[in-house]
Amino acid sequence: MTELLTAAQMRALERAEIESGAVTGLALMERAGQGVVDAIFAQWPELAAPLSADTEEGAAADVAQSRRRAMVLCGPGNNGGDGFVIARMLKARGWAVDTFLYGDPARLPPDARANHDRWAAENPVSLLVAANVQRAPRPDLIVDAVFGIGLTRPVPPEVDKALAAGGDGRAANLPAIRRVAVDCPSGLNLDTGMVQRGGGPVDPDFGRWPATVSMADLTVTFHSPKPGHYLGQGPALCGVLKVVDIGLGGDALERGMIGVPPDADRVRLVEPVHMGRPLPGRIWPGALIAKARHAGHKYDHGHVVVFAGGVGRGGAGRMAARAALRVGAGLVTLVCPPAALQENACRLDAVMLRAVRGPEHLGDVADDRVTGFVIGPGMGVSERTRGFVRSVLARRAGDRDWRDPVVVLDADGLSSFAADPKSLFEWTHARCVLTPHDGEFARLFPDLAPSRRGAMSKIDAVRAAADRAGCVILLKGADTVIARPGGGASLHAAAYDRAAPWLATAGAGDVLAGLIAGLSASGLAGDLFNVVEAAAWLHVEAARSFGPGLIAEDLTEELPKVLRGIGL
Ligand SMILES: NC(=O)C1=CN([C@@H]2O[C@H](COP(=O)(O)OP(=O)(O)OC[C@H]3O[C@@H](n4cnc5c(N)ncnc54)[C@H](OP(=O)(O)O)[C@@H]3O)[C@@H](O)[C@H]2O)[C@@H](O)CC1
Ligand SMILES: [K+]
Repeated sequence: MTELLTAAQMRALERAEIESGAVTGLALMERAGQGVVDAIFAQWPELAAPLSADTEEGAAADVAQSRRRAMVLCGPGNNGGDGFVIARMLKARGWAVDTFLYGDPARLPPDARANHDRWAAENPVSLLVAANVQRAPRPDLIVDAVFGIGLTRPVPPEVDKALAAGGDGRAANLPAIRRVAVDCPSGLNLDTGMVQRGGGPVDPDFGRWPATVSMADLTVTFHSPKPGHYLGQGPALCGVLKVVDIGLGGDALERGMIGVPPDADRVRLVEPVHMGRPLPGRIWPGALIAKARHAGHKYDHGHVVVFAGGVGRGGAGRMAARAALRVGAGLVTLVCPPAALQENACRLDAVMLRAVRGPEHLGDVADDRVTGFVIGPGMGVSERTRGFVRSVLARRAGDRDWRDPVVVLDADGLSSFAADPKSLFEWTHARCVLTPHDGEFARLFPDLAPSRRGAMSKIDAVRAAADRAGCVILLKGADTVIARPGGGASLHAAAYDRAAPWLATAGAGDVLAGLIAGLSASGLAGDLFNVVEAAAWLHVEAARSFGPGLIAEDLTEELPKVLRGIGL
């Protein structure tokens, strides 16, 4: 796990470190600038060589001399200060550097001011406006150091225009312009992953952003990644993400330890990383896959009951059931209305099958040894579904609440309570996992939906929802957020080198519900929150392993390969 720090947490850490006397702000800024410069040359080693007219790139650039050229766009805070450090370091490497500043140099914060003054003593600094940027020679590299974690409001239109004026290097027949963003592409909110327009937050559902927030090819951030690098529009805007160590102490590594519960006020990225180092998959998530670690009777690994819909609507339940069985449940039973029995019997072998007329008959098919339920996929929005959900949630183990069966509530099991979400939350308990997509989440928590939550991040929205429902909530997406009551939260991102766009396919969510139930229903399962994190990771891993062309059924069939691949 890797800890993600909000802007306020990053600032507090920097302040504490400076106040302790361990480091000065100027030294941190120097390290940040150096980190960006090192990352640039690691990403584009060709930039370390001078331009030569012999190369295609050099000839096209029509260079009068062999110097590489950078355009450094600086803002009114310390992000701009980093920009002036980068400008100085590139110049020291023989580059021609044009610098632009938004704002009044006299009002820069002290460390940024010091680096500005040092640079400006020998070099011109132009005002950051589109006309000036367009007039400057075409660069090899644009450094976006206008706004970082200090962005507090939408980017002013004149800055938007200036940011776009340098070009994005994608024009045909011209040498590439690489674009590096310091901390983030300016305009991206690092707490929320959203780009704000004057009129308020852009709805991430529509995936649009002002054309003038220029996408970076490389984003270099400091000490720790921030939620906005992984949420919403962040991954689409950041390009490649690099995190550089600037020697800030803190306890980020400990907080990101595998096996510890998430801190209430922190967010962690779900990945096989421990204390900053990659972990073998057999340790994480392997340790959370009970069947891989413990021999035992099939009942030791739990009995999962999955509800299926009526005639012609059983596919979702069947996929969830098969996923639960594959990932390790000892037994899985699909229950369906009597009319759908024949259809399901034709499609199932290892998964057992029982018909049940109504909630009052549930006891006939599910005894006390049932340790997990998946309820909702394909069931339809109805009073019947509500009745089943209530009867499943009412099955409690008395004082021994750690033995309450795990209940994974998904799809219609959630939507059936849209008219009165409170009537669901009266029943949900700590062993429940709600797995909504954005639409289902908005039905249960309308005030926390993207259109209504304003500047609140998706992470804080899911935390608030988990508090309200008193259970674990996993809000699906390429940026999946998992939270539990009390504030513990993590983010699972199918982004950057873990992008799996083909996972957006019908039925993938049903498989995830089955994986969660299959992993958590074992009597030997780990902490429920940790198991949900592992299920989210395995789900994406199966999609990545299968690759393009994936349909939901493939996820389950790919799972054995994934499990073998992580050394189980
Ligand atoms: N923390 C650390 O450990 C380290 C941090 N480092 C670097 O510092 C960066 C953070 O610096 P920062 O706090 O000065 O914030 P930054 O992003 O430069 O912007 C603040 C300025 O922008 C202004 N402003 C904001 N929004 C605006 C808008 N829409 N339109 C117009 N103006 C707007 C805002 O004005 P105000 O809101 O105060 O009116 C203020 O003047 C961080 O990203 C990293 O690069 C590194 O050096 C290493 C260690
Ligand atoms: K920036």
